[in-house]
Amino acid sequence: MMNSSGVAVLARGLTVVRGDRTVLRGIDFTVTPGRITGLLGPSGCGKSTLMRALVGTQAHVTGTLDVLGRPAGDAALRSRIGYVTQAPSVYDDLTVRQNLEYFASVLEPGRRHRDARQEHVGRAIADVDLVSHADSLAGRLSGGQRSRVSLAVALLGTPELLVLDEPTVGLDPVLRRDLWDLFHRLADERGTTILVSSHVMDEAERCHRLLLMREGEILAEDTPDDLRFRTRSETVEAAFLHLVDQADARGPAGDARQGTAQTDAIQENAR
Ligand SMILES: Nc1ncnc2c1ncn2[C@@H]1O[C@H](COP(=O)(O)OP(=O)(O)OP(=O)(O)O)[C@@H](O)[C@H]1O
Repeated sequence: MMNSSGVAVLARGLTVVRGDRTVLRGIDFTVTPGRITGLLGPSGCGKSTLMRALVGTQAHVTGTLDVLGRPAGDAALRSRIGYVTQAPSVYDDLTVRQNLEYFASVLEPGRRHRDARQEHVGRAIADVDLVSHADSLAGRLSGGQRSRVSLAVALLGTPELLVLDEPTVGLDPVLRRDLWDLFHRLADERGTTILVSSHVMDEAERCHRLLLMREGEILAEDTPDDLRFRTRSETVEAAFLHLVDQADARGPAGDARQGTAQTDAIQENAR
């Protein structure tokens, strides 16, 4: 389900305060249903905070934030959203299959759902390409394999919206490509809406749409092609740096030094 304006997520004036910092500063954006939206920006710009607000785990959120036609955090959204944090949430002393069976029994309790649970567990293990490790203890897997178990847990309930916080960090190029292939399959074949964050700009090219973030603000909301075209840039990374420089040139005096440091940080992250 979408909201009345046909978007999966609608944010208007979204503001989040953490401690004494305003981490999200009255931002507006939308997320298109059935597409992959990349949330890109340097470390610390507020990507995880935005995702936490969206899935309803963030305190001190103000403004409008509608998710699948309901206010973010609404109890009815719980089974409709899959959320994978940066820290894999799996039980190390259980096998991959046992982990999934446990989470499946929480999602679909009762004997009458036993066959459906088995089917969903098998499908999730296959989705993340862990069939050959299904009977290995999660604690004995590599970091990348453990994060794929976390992703499999999120896929169990066939979520309409998948929120993935930097899922490809630390993965080798082959696994990264395989994961992106999976995201595209989920969007194309199951109509899943995917919001995926990254601070690696070359991942932008794999997304249908982009939200470029910087210091708690949305710098651009666009497709990779349109972004490159309107900034006359060869890559999304170059487009991003162009927009940062433009924003700094517009910004109040005194922001310039901070802006330069930010650009340095982006270049560092892009390496
Ligand atoms: N509990 C907290 N209290 C106060 N400030 C916080 C808290 N958690 C995070 N922050 C600040 O909020 C800002 C945004 O953090 P957030 O984790 O959302 O950024 P991010 O873009 O996801 O970064 P990364 O890519 O490194 O995960 C950072 O400046 C961070 O220091």
